[in-house]
Amino acid sequence: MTAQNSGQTASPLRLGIAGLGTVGTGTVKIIQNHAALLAARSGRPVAITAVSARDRMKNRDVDLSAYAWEDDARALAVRDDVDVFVELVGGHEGVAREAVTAALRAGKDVVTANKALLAIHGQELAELADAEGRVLRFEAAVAGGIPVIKAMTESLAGNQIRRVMGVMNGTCNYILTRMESGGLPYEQVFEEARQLGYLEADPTLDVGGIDASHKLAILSAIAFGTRPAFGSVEIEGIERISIDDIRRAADMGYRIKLLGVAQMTGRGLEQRMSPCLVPADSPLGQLQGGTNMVVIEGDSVGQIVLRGAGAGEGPTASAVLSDIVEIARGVRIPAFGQPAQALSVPQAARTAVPAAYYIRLALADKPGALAKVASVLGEAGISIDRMRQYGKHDEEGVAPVLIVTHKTTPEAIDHAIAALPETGVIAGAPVELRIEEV
Ligand SMILES: NC(=O)C1=CN([C@@H]2O[C@H](COP(=O)(O)OP(=O)(O)OC[C@H]3O[C@@H](n4cnc5c(N)ncnc54)[C@H](O)[C@@H]3O)[C@@H](O)[C@H]2O)C=CC1
Ligand SMILES: N[C@@H](CC=O)C(=O)O
Ligand code: NA
Repeated sequence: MTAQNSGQTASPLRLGIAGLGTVGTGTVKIIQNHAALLAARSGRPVAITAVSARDRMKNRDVDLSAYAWEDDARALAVRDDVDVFVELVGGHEGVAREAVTAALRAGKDVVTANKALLAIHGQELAELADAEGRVLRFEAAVAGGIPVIKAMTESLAGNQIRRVMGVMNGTCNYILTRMESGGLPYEQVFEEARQLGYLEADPTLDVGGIDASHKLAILSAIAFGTRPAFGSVEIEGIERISIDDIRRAADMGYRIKLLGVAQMTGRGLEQRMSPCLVPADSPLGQLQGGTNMVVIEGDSVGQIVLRGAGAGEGPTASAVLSDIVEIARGVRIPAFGQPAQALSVPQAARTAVPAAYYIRLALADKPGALAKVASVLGEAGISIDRMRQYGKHDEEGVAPVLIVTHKTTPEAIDHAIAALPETGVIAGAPVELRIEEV
């Protein structure tokens, strides 16, 4: 083995790590535990020189005594003894944005796990990185430990991508699957997700579909050559999904997933994030716990399915290290796979791609009630594929009815859902969910 590839005598790659929470602590642990392995694979030692977090005195179950401490991440980002600034603080404004910007301007390469920052300010940061000749890497930002950024920017670079789809939020998948399999209440499974380190600092980003949409916007930029634009994703979270829906969907052979889809259409790139039904026996339907799955369809390669841990300390830190080792090796790829100025593919405002839909409603026990529902759907141009009426009526005399439609447009469904309460034969608001073809 030569001195270069043994990694022992070459100059070290010096890291400044800001943020010592779930991901930051995990990153420090890997660097400490795998020093020889990382040096051998990088061709040079990988060394932390300084760290920063909010509370210096906090017990983090990791020895930080060998590293300089900075109270301000922005000061850490521009230190002379830092080659790579590793941002693991989070948030799309304030310290994270300012420190990353300062680091790039100061000639540092940047590694981050911050999908919010990239989805909202990715274009500006990628342009800055290009202008400064620095790299901005973010494998951890999408689907945690799954090497999806690398797959998309490098391994699939020869493909025209047709569709990218997947479950990209560990918290939501954990909640949806544990509620069903464990028969557990929302509050309990939410707390379990917290213990596992899955939650964002603001968990409404998770359950509101926002975190997953940040990830979809990032993937779209790489896959389709569009600018990362979180504002262009049509978003709905899992807040309105009840255990009732999870069970009823299962009765019809489906599972509910918070599913992101990005695909090219004649109107431009459509990006949607919403709770959808997928066949229970499909790979997406089988996905349990905090696991993520990304399905990529390319013109030459066909369909690729990537599956793995999407959140938590070890898997996310593993992805951070993949970026660090690539930088140490001298790999220099534009943030979104091509120069940021070249990202230009137009985005559509709202999805128009037809799909089958699942509708659940509470139907009054009255003669002709079902006929009135069928007539509303018929008037909207929606044809019914399957239907199930539950015989047991509650004390208000209503019983659940489940309908699976043939393919129709989102506009037709909106129209029918708005018209159904006017029939006077249903109680409450009907629930509608898209059935995505997987
Ligand atoms: N937890 C996970 O499974 C994953 C998290 N991420 C992303 O990684 C980043 C970090 O996430 P976590 O480690 O889970 O968060 P965390 O809340 O556990 O840790 C955040 C760290 O940043 C520090 N911090 C907060 N404000 C600061 C400031 N003004 N200056 C310096 N340090 C500050 C905190 O003291 C803490 O050490 C976020 O962008 C998150 O979205 C990405 C993938 C998975
Ligand atoms: N909160 C996120 C963490 C990883 O990105 C999730 O639950 O997936
Ligand atoms: Na990843």
